[in-house]
Amino acid sequence: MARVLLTGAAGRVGTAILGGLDDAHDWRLLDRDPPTGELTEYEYFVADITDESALLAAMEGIDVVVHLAGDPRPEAPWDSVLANNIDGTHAVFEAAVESGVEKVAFASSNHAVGAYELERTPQIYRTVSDYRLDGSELPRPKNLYGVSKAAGETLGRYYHDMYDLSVVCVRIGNLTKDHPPIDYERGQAMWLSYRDCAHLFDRCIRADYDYEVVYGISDNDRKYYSLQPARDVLGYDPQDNSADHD
Ligand SMILES: NC(=O)C1=CN([C@@H]2O[C@H](COP(=O)(O)OP(=O)(O)OC[C@H]3O[C@@H](n4cnc5c(N)ncnc54)[C@H](O)[C@@H]3O)[C@@H](O)[C@H]2O)C=CC1
Ligand SMILES: O=C1O[C@H](COP(=O)(O)O)[C@@H](O)[C@H](O)[C@H]1O
Repeated sequence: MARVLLTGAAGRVGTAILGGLDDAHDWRLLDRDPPTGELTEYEYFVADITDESALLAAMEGIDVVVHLAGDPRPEAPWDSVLANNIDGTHAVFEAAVESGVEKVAFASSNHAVGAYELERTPQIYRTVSDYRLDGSELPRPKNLYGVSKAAGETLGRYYHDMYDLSVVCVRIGNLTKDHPPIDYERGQAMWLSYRDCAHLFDRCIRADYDYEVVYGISDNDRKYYSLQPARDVLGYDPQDNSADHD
């Protein structure tokens, strides 16, 4: 059983992961918000991810860090993404290396590559299109939030190349509970179900890799992201499809 630190555990992605993988790993949680409800049952650090000494304490004895904490708003202003997403992610990677952590799974976003959608839309959201991004393309953000996610991916590359940390950056699509976004073609193409989200991060915790960028969506009929790298590298085997909810 891996000892896993989950940052940003109190949020939506953290809820999906813990909901599916509660018993699968030995969890330690970290969030700047205090625990409520079921989260009170876990070992829990209330801290900001820019607090280096708190991170070192939280990573003691940890094998894998799943790093979710950050400002998730596509419209977030620069001062927030600079502090929470860039400084915070830098602090997490730095503490991971100092603590002897083996792997970090970083919650990147579709917004790291949002500007690819300035062309070929709305056709790429439809099943007639076989256009796919696969993670080998350069980042192309359409907002400062996306810039911060591209910066996090580059920090991951640096900490892998210079410190041999295993890093996987998951460009998460659009996580929604129970069903895909309604009346939103793009959201249906990017849908990630709670079940597939938990499974995907389970694979990030268990698989062996060097540095990888993968897309985190369900196996939707509509898609413009390739699932092949996540299947090949991580053994991701998604079960859900937004088309089943039409
Ligand atoms: N929900 C989605 O569909 C997607 C999410 N993501 C990324 O996944 C991660 C988690 O997103 P959500 O769970 O949706 O967001 P959320 O806002 O529900 O959860 C984020 C959690 O991180 C904590 N947090 C934020 N800044 C912090 C800091 N400086 N120090 C400590 N804790 C901090 C918050 O208190 C919150 O509990 C984010 O990095 C987001 O950018 C990426 C793509 C899609
Ligand atoms: O990165 C994120 O993306 C999802 C999807 O947003 P959209 O604007 O591409 O539809 C968003 O719900 C989430 O808050 C954000 O962190």
